[in-house]
Amino acid sequence: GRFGGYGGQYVPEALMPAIEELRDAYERYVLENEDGFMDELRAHLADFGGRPTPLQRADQLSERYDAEVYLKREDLLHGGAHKLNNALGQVLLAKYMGKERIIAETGAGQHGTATAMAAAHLDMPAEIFMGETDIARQRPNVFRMELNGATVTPVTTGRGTLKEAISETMRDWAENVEDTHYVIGSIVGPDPFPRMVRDFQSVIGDETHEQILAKTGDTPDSIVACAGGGSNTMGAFHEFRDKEDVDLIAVEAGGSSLEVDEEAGVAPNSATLSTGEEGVLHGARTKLLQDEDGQIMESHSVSAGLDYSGVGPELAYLVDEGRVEAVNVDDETALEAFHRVSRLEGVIPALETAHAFGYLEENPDAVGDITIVNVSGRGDKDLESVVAETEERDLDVEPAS
Ligand SMILES: C[C@@H](c1c[nH]c2ccccc12)[C@H](N)C(=O)O
Repeated sequence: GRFGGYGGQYVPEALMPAIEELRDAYERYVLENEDGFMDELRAHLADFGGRPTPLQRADQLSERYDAEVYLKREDLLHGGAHKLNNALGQVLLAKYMGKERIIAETGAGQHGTATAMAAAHLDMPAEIFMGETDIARQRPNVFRMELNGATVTPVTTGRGTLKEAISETMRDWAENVEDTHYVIGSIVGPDPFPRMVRDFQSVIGDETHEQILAKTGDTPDSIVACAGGGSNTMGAFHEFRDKEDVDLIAVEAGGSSLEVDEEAGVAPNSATLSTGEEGVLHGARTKLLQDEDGQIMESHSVSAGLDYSGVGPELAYLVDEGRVEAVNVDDETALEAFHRVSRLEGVIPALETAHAFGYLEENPDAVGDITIVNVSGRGDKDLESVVAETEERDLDVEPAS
């Protein structure tokens, strides 16, 4: 499970038995479809999740950019984001492994809510670890997790955000590996997590390939996806990775600036692929926002879902190989794109996804004739914060009615 020099299993010895058991189960059930595991997963994704999601032509954006712009509508998946593809896969795998308890981390709350929904659907008890800082600023998602029957456990170490939540969940897993499976929220962590989460999300790209061929008789010229941990990114890209004539563009959060404050150890962005350095975090060697002493820096983004100091090791590898182009747009570009797509297309994108649309607006010539944007989630969760941010800033948006 290495991606060039990235990836690996940098974990305490105590975690190795759990990791070996998971790798074995992943290879048997996911890669070899033992006991019809993948057939059952596809049935749940269809009947409970609502797959396949549409590939919709964006008529107004196509006119605006003089291209054929298509939207892969993961915002229409049950729960409002691509997250369920991975959560359903991992909870079902836990059942096949004979586990009785599900744990997961969350920061913005999207992965936590997807895991709580999947666990309720598959009748498994779930405990979600969430930083106390995030619990305070993501109340609606805390209610959703509890409504789906999950226990939300506050994490009070460090800054009380995603990074600490992941570490705390890994600690619980090491102590309860007999009956517990850890459903990780992105293509991060020790092998096999990055490969497994990528494979669960790759249904996005598989469907997209079939749909674009049916609609245009062609493969796309460019695929654009936002990148936080990178799960929706790799999910959209994986099917096309060996088709060299398809450009793969990962859009990170440029936050308020790419300049870091070494003293405070704060990066006012989450542009890890563009500005990070190699390091080990959460069990994998990858790229990280770190200061000159190698201390991991706090990240920032107007969108909570992209706010992470690390990134998936496979994405770091593909960027170093030149197969994926890493770009970024700042908070204001994303906020303006949020308004523009809502008004022009009648689709309110997640603020994370708005970064991908922001890139398109700033670089209409950088994308090919057939361009696909992975709409990783819907923006209902962001309405409050976008209204507040829009009032505070001098944004270039059409006045609301
Ligand atoms: C994107 C997702 C997430 C959940 N777990 C992650 C681990 C690494 C990177 C991102 C994530 C989101 N931040 C969340 O809190 O649900």
